[in-house]
Amino acid sequence: MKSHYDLIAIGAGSAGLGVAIAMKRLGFDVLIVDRTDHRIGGDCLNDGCVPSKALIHVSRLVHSARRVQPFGWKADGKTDLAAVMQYVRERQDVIRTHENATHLRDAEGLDVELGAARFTGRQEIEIAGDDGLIQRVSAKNIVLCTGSKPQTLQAEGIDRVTVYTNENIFTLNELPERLLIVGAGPIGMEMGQAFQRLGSQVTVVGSEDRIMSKELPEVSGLLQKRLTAEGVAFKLGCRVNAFSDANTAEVEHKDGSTEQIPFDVILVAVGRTFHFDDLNLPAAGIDLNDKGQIKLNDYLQTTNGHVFAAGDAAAGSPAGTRYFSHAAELHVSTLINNFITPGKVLDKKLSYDSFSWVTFTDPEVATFGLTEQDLKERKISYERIDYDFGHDDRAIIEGYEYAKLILFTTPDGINPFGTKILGGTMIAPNAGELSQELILAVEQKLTAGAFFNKIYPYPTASRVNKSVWVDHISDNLPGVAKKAVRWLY
Ligand SMILES: Cc1cc2nc3c(=O)[nH]c(=O)nc-3n(C[C@H](O)[C@H](O)[C@H](O)COP(=O)(O)OP(=O)(O)OC[C@H]3O[C@@H](n4cnc5c(N)ncnc54)[C@H](O)[C@@H]3O)c2cc1C
Ligand SMILES: NC(=O)c1ccc[n+]([C@@H]2O[C@H](COP(=O)([O-])OP(=O)(O)OC[C@H]3O[C@@H](n4cnc5c(N)ncnc54)[C@H](O)[C@@H]3O)[C@@H](O)[C@H]2O)c1
Repeated sequence: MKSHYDLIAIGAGSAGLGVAIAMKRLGFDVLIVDRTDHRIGGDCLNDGCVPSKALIHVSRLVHSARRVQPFGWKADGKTDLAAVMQYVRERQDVIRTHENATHLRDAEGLDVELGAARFTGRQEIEIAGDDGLIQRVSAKNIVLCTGSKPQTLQAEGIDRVTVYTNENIFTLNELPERLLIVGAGPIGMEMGQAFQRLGSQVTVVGSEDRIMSKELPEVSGLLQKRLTAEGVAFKLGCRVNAFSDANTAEVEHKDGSTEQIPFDVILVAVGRTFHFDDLNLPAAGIDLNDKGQIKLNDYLQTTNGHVFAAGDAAAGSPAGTRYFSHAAELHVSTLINNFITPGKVLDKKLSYDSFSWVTFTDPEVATFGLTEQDLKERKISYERIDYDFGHDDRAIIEGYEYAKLILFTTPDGINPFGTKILGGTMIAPNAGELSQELILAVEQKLTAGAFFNKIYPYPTASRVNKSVWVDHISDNLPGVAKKAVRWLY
């Protein structure tokens, strides 16, 4: 390790790996630090996206197998959770072959130090290795990529309970008969459906009146209906008040009544938080905001001009909070643009205006661009288009006529072919893949005409991205335009 670098990334998750590898490839001297070799890859690889999506994959296989019964096939049996988790670990290990210290050193040319980093000055950190050795190192710029932690549940008697979070749920080896999930956000919904499909009886307790409250109410409602049909039980507008013993939660309903819910395993997924104490941020002049997040400006810069944040650690950005691996990717591209462009004039502010996310339930929920709330807050005129998949041939063939696409668009002018998408949501099987064209349209400001004029192979599922416009344009073609066309005919 050198004593000074162009850039140090603290944390080697999605954000740290992204910024360190890109800066190294651009020719800078870069050091990346994480606590252990196994932590490289961060939450995404170790306790987030990768294990959850591998588990979801297996649960989808089990679910599909059960659905063959009407066609003369029979699938029965019980989930061997140890084998499922073995599959999950094997998939993680494949990714680990390129997300480890040796690979980063040999293939990427990065300097990698393993140990806990803490600030000792405005541009200086010390790294405490496992061997007790403490090393000091400085850099022109430091990027904090230290991620987030699961928020804890405050309830009387919680110390009697073995609490699972995303950090240890993937170590389970026996399928819980009764799984209680606290929190009806994306973790609760993805994990809830997966465990229900694998054979657990899942009950979800959510403090809000609806699940996935960051989504449109009709999308939450439809997803809840689908999950209920699969057997997931919901207690919404409720709180877990106390635990009378290690396997019983007392849930309080809105009307003040209480209910005892027995469980074998409890998964807490009530949002994210931060523990910055170890980093000694005051030594570097890095302030927190009143929510305990790192205080940032529009350029992801902390109150110390040489220190920046990316990934979950950038939750305090004025642009808003987004906890996603691809949000880290957006932060990294914003930072790199600003590191390598001369002067402040070309600096890019972080913007989530074309951002998107996908919740990998079945059906998936894909949300992109500006939300209706953003449009209202910014006083942007818009129109809403609701498209039901009821008449889409592919949806009919595969039985997902319940699916929906909701678009927020620029208001129709005299030329409906010129309408642009500002944002939207799709709830459908594979919505994450189906919505990619729409997301590109938001980002590139493509018009309705681009979809209208495209010929989609029949019966691809993505034909809905055209059908929505065919219906909308035919319904809204101005009378004068119809008259003119008829006159020309
Ligand atoms: C169950 C679950 C499922 C998810 N699914 C998805 C998904 O499908 N798609 C998606 O986009 N996002 C998903 N996410 C979110 C995604 O995992 C996170 O947004 C992303 O991993 C954040 O990356 P990061 O680099 O900011 O932080 P992390 O990946 O948490 O990395 C931070 C790293 O910093 C290290 N570190 C912290 N402090 C120090 C220190 N003092 N010294 C040295 N090292 C330190 C840690 O060891 C860690 O490795 C999911 C999250 C969860 C919990
Ligand atoms: N597919 C994906 O991209 C994906 C999947 C999983 C997680 N994530 C990311 O991880 C982050 C964390 O997920 P999450 O589901 O923990 O958080 P979340 O904040 O999105 O949802 C937590 C839910 O728990 C509720 N809640 C809070 N306290 C509660 C309490 N005491 N009792 C009952 N309910 C309570 C909240 O009202 C909220 O609805 C998300 O913000 C998301 O960005 C992404």
